[in-house]
Parts: sequence; C-alpha cells; structure tokens
Amino acid sequence: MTASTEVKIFAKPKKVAKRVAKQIFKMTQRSSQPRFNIALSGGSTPKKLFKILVEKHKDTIPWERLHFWWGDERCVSPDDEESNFKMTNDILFSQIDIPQENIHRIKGENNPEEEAKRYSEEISENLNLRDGIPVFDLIILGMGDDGHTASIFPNQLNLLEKEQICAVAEHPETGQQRITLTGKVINNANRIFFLVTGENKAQRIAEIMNDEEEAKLLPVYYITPENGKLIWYIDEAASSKIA
Ligand SMILES: O=C(O)[C@H](O)[C@@H](O)[C@H](O)[C@H](O)COP(=O)(O)O
Repeated sequence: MTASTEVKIFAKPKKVAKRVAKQIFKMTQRSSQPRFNIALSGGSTPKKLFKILVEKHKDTIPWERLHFWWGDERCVSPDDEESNFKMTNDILFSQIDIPQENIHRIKGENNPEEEAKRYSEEISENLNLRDGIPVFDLIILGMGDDGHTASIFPNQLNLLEKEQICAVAEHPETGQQRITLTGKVINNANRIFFLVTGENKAQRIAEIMNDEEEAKLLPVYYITPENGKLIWYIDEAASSKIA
C-alpha cells in the first residue's frame, strides 16, 4: 500500500455511493479548469453512485464542465443490455442536463482493434498529457471477484504495461471482447477511486489490504498512481476479511 493510498470503509453500499458522489461534487467545485475528465467503470456497483448523483447533485454539479469517458466497454452495440454506456445513459445521462458532446462513448459496435485506436486518438486529442500519457482528473474503477479491474483480467497482466492508451481485451470465461484503458493510462490519473462492495469481493480485498502474496496475481494490485491519489471506497461486507 503506497503512501498516496487511502481506504475508507462504510457500513452499506449506499453510504459508499453517497460519499463518492459528494467527493465528485467537491472536486468539480474546487476545480477551476474548464473541463473535468472523468472515466467511469461499468458493471453493477456504479449504478448506486449514478442514482445518487441524480438524486442529490442533479442541480448542483456543473455538468457542462464534466466530460465522461469509460475505463472499459464491452464490444456490443450501445443499446445492448451488456453495454456500460447503456447502463450509464439509462440511469444518469438521461436524467441530467449534459451536452451530448461531453459523453465520449467507446463505440463497442465497431471493429475492436480499430475502435481501440480511434478511442486512444480521441483521448489524446482531448486530455492534457503528462510524460506523453493522457491525464484523467478522476478514474472510477470497480473490481471483479477475480481481482480484475476495467477489462484487465488476471490472465492479461500485459495490458498493465502496454504502450497503447486503449487495448482490446477478452473476458477469460465468456470470450467477450472488450476495449480497456491500459494500466499506464490508469496509473497516470490525478485521482483513482475504487468502489468495491459485497461479500463476494472480501477475499480479494483481504489479499490486497493484508499485502498477501496472492495479491501479486491480481491486476488491481498494480493500480498504483505515480502522481495521483488512490482511494478505496469499500463497504463492511467487502472488508469483512481484512486482518
Ligand atoms: O465492464 C465492466 O464489467 C467493469 O468495468 C468491470 O471492471 C467491473 O468494474 C467489475 O467487473 C466489477 O463489477 P461489479 O460492479 O458488477 O461487481
């Protein structure tokens, strides 16, 4: 655990979502820059966060200054139930007043290799660079119960070090193709928030927080921002096995 890492534990997933939503609100208030670039995770955990952002911050966050990106996307069409964009659009974007040009969708319907290249170019053209690598103001990540994050899976640790900004990944069980940010870009962010809740994540969280040998097999173990800050937002169920 590096010095720039914090762990915050909350009783329930809704408390995690409320705190993260409040942090996003505060970050947008403190930031004087015209654009705030935030990359989202998919899956189910962020749903509570997106609902709270609508309930509590619909009229307080300056949505026109936020630009939304994704840490990963499934290679499916935007109206597919598997689409991270569709989930976010249904819960968040459809409920707030945000310019469409602020939503930078990974086009999962495109050829994966071509889309990884296109999205990499879109990111490079729109974000500041640090040592030639794009800088996200905030990246929100989840963790699978196998310790994957974004779409960097335990059998594809090479995606942590790839020179590209985005790469094509493959779900190890379903074979579903995905587009994912690489570890180099993720670790270049100013802020990384891990949102991890539920008993099914407790074993991996314990391995990471107890700095056990097994953690070194997990992609999340290698999410260590060089210049930024990493905060783990976890609930009691997910933290139940920490020593
Ligand atoms: O596209 C995805 O599925 C995500 O980006 C992925 O990395 C997710 O964050 C984890 O699998 C946790 O998913 P849950 O929040 O559903 O547990």
